[in-house]
Amino acid sequence: MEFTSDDARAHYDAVRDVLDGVVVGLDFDGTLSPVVDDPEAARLHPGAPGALLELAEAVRAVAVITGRPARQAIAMGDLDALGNAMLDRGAELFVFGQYGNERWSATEQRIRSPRPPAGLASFERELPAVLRGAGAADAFIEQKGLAVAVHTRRMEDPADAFQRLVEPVAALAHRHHLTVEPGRNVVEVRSGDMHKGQALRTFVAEQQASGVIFGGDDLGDVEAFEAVRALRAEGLPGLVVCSASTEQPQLVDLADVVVDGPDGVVELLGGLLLRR
Ligand SMILES: O=P(O)(O)OC[C@H]1O[C@H](O[C@H]2O[C@H](CO)[C@@H](O)[C@H](O)[C@H]2O)[C@H](O)[C@@H](O)[C@@H]1O
Repeated sequence: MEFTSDDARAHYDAVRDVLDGVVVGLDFDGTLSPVVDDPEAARLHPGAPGALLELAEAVRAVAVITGRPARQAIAMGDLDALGNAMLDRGAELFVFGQYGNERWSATEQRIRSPRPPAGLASFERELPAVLRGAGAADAFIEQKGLAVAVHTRRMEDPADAFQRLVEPVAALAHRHHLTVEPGRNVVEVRSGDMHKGQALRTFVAEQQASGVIFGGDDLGDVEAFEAVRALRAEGLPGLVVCSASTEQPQLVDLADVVVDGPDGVVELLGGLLLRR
């Protein structure tokens, strides 16, 4: 774990001082789940369930805030079992899927989800032709119900393929009034009505939190990083954790604490509980 400044150490101490009132928001892929080639093969880091269970008992509430559909994140992370284990200990788990558009809690056990954005169905119909035109016909298209992700990780040169397709895909998305979210070898297209920062702010408010921690690894997490900083400026203790990778180095500058991917995240979560 590396602090990015002297202030960062103070922010870490400040959230630990009010830990029982803190809400913890964590991204899934690249933060709680090691990045793998096949998006459908992603699973929680083996140390994550235990670390989250221990942490949940000590804080106000824990949420997984992910770009994935909530249903998928729950299945991949076995989060319903984890949520039940938390409930047994008097703690609560939330999952905010599709960048906060979907909501699930261990208590409610059901997903609340809006309708797909207008324009998404037309975008999906026109996408294959646009990918062919960009020389990226074999990009993997992940249909997420409320969004579409175009993946290049399993292509011959993922970075080059990403560069070839990002602009044409963005142009198509904008024609259908949709937002583009570039990420680690992926371009996501979705509604612009919600982002992780807004989801985190709502979570903080409804839990009446006295502090906030957020950890993420990719550009879709930047709004949540900014939300923690804004809340801190309003007087709420807050900590931004970057789950670092060589694929997305620019997030490091926005964080207070930098850790080495999901291994480092699990270690940090355990460390929060150690006696000062
Ligand atoms: O907000 P997140 O939980 O980080 O989800 C963001 C997107 O992550 C997934 O893609 C990423 O992880 C895959 C599995 O490790 C990897 O193969 C891919 O290259 C990454 O971009 C997921 O497939 C998307 O639906 C999520 O929105």
